[in-house]
Amino acid sequence: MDHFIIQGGTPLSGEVTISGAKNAALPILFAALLADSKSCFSNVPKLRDITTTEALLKELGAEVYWQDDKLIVDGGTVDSIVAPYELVKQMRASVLALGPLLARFGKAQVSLPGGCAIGARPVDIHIQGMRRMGAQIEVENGYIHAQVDGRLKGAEIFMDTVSVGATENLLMAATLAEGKTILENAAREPEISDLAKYLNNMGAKISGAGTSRIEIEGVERLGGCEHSILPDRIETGTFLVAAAMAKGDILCKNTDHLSLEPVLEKLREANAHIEVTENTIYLDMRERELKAVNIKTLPHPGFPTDMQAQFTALNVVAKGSAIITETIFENRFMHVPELQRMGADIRLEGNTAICGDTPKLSGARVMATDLRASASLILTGIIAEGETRVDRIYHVDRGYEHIEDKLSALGANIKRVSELTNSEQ
Ligand SMILES: CC(=O)N[C@H]1[C@@H](OP(=O)(O)OP(=O)(O)OC[C@H]2O[C@@H](n3ccc(=O)[nH]c3=O)[C@H](O)[C@@H]2O)O[C@H](CO)[C@@H](O)[C@@H]1O
Ligand SMILES: C=C(OP(=O)(O)O)C(=O)O
Repeated sequence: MDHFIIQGGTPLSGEVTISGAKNAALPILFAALLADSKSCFSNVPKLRDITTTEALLKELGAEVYWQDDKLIVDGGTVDSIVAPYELVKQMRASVLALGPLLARFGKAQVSLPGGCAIGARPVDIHIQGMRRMGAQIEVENGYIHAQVDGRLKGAEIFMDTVSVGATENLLMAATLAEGKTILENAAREPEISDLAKYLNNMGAKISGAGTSRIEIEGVERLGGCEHSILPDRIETGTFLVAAAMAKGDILCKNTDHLSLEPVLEKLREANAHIEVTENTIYLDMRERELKAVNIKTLPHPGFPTDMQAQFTALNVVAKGSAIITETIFENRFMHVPELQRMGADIRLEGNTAICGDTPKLSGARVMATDLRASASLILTGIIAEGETRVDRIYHVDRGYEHIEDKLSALGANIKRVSELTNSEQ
């Protein structure tokens, strides 16, 4: 298992090129299963979750290969409807195979993803929605067994919780259903708009993506097409927070400020100077006092839960105290005990973290527990005095492309140390 060694106290300054968004690429790659021909994707980030997705698509029979920097997925060769536990357990988003397989082949067997470090994360809304479209679904032996006589039927579906994954799964399923589907209380994340853009280019008839009411007129077939994945707003936000914490300046290139407004607003409140163009964001924190900011996570366009851990770290470094309230996941404060090991003054009370004024942060050996928690430990390690070792960085590799190279280019002293496991020796 690899770990990072960080020598803290270096300034951060310079430019970083943002990768394609993991959370857009994953549903879009699964949507390629709906087509009976090849799709060609650019701006796909090179991440562990993408490798897992490639393996699952291949398991289903899709031809998947890289051509230069483009990822090709041929839905036309799919010949299996079983998404096995061994792959699904590696990545929860694998459950997004359910909607496309059921809609195209009339049946699907997808392993239940199970719980996750940040919360229980059930998939009941996905299942209920597909039942409303006429599917018979049983959960047996840890698998979702779904089938439908003929095609799925369009339906009006009200989701009682705003769910990104359920909106995506039902949106994909509805594209090949008979008649019209209406998704009410849909999630409005930019990644859903990107998915709908790809599906419409494949021949789907979707309107309203990006709003809480999405209408889908089902079609009989979809064909592959080209698509460029939108920039990663969470990776962008993570680098902006890193520069703010280090009191440096940073230019994020190949990004999109519109999808990041809730985060930029909080950075302005924290006293950062920010300038945007169509595809860049510049943040300057030099000679400015970083101020602690209250945060409450909410579905988009509220403040994203995937930026909560990074802002917890920012508040530790900032002047003043602030309260962070997590409303999306029930267990998303696992970075807090690790930050406390570095000297952070944080008190946990239920779903809130009260961040006080921390006089001094010192390097320590800490453990990454999930993807964004890992990011918060790395950012704090860059600020802390002395050496920080971050263990279990396979979590980071799920969602950040070459994070150590990008941070090193900005001035951080961070090194990956590879350790051979017993089975590799
Ligand atoms: C691959 C991907 O895009 N992951 C993102 C996606 O995860 P994901 O799609 O899993 O998150 P959801 O939006 O579905 O989860 C939101 C809340 O709804 C609950 N819920 C969800 C589905 C369901 O059937 N029943 C139910 O109760 C969840 O437990 C959670 O409390 O959105 C999250 C919320 O912005 C982000 O943190 C993740 O990074
Ligand atoms: C929670 C996240 O991802 P996933 O839903 O893939 O676990 C994330 O990207 O922060």
